[in-house]
Amino acid sequence: LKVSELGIETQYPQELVDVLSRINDWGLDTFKVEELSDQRPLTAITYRIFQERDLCRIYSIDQSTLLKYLLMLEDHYQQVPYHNKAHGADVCQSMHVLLNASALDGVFTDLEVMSAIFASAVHDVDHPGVTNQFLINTNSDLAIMYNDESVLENHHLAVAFKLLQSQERNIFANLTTKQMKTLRKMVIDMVLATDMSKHMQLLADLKTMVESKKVTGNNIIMLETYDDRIQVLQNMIHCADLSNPTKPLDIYMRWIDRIMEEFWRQGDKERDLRLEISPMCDRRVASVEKSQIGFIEFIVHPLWETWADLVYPDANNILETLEQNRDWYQSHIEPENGAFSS
Ligand SMILES: COc1ccc(/C=N/OC[C@H](O)CN2C[C@@H](C)O[C@@H](C)C2)cc1OC1CCCC1
Ligand SMILES: [Mg+2]
Ligand SMILES: [Zn+2]
Repeated sequence: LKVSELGIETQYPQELVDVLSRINDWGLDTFKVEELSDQRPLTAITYRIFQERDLCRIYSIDQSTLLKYLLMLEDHYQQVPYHNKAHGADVCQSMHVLLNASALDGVFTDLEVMSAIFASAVHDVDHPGVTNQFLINTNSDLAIMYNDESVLENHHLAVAFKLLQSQERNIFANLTTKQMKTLRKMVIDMVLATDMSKHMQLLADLKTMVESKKVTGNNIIMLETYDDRIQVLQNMIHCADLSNPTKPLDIYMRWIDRIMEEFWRQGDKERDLRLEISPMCDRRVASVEKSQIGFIEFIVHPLWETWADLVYPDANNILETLEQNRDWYQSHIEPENGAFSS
């Protein structure tokens, strides 16, 4: 990658080129990209991935149109502690790495790959930093608009596709009608699958797929139907979305700081509104480490263990890091606050 190919202006061009050289690695430091890109992590990372996968050539995407869309998309991520443009960038880059699993070599078409990268980049756009339940409980305009069903995820999709409607930002202008129809359906199916309320069903279906896994001679997964293909992509974006505990511990800890601040601000709003404070959202009775251990035990590890089975042995190192991080927190439980510590 050359400085001239960064796509964005920065005072640290060479350092940014160096950090982005890890675009295909699981440990890429999204926070470093955020700092070195002058607060443009989503544009810098997504633009780099489109280049890496030659998507502009394959789909005749004008580079300045892509940059205009990405900058506009990035500006529509809200300045909330966690669900901001850095999270969007991180999930996009994590998805890019997961797509490179050798068990999936040649499995997905270029269109499916571009759909997955695009879905990841847009998947939390305009997130207000509160949960679906909070939006429902407070009778928000969004909950009214989407009838309490996957309220945030429907909104992220609507915003993402509305931004495409101007001719100067329509990166898919040169797709055929049929390609656009397919891309739109897959992006909708993937972003809707990031609604945490779908987690148990997604995981159950993934386990069924793993039990009946069909592979070719050189251990490549065979996915014959749309339902099978989209199910793998839905679990992939869900894994990418819940990948913080699988990253190097120092990076994981910085994501924890951000999600807790976002949860606590929601708790502050609930307290002011005299609503019941949601689980883990009360900054006055926080047990950050215990919450993470529960999050890993009940949600993140079961998901990643199943994913690691599906793409065995490609995700073994990721699962290993997750288990090391879990063990680290197990052995560093902070003493109970107050006199009743056991
Ligand atoms: C790095 O840690 C995290 C990284 C991402 C997330 C993402 N959460 O999902 C987004 C929505 O909020 C959906 N709900 C999830 C549910 C488990 O709870 C609800 C209050 C909200 C949570 C993390 O830790 C959390 C869970 C345990 C300590 C705080
Ligand atoms: Mg989301
Ligand atoms: Zn997300």
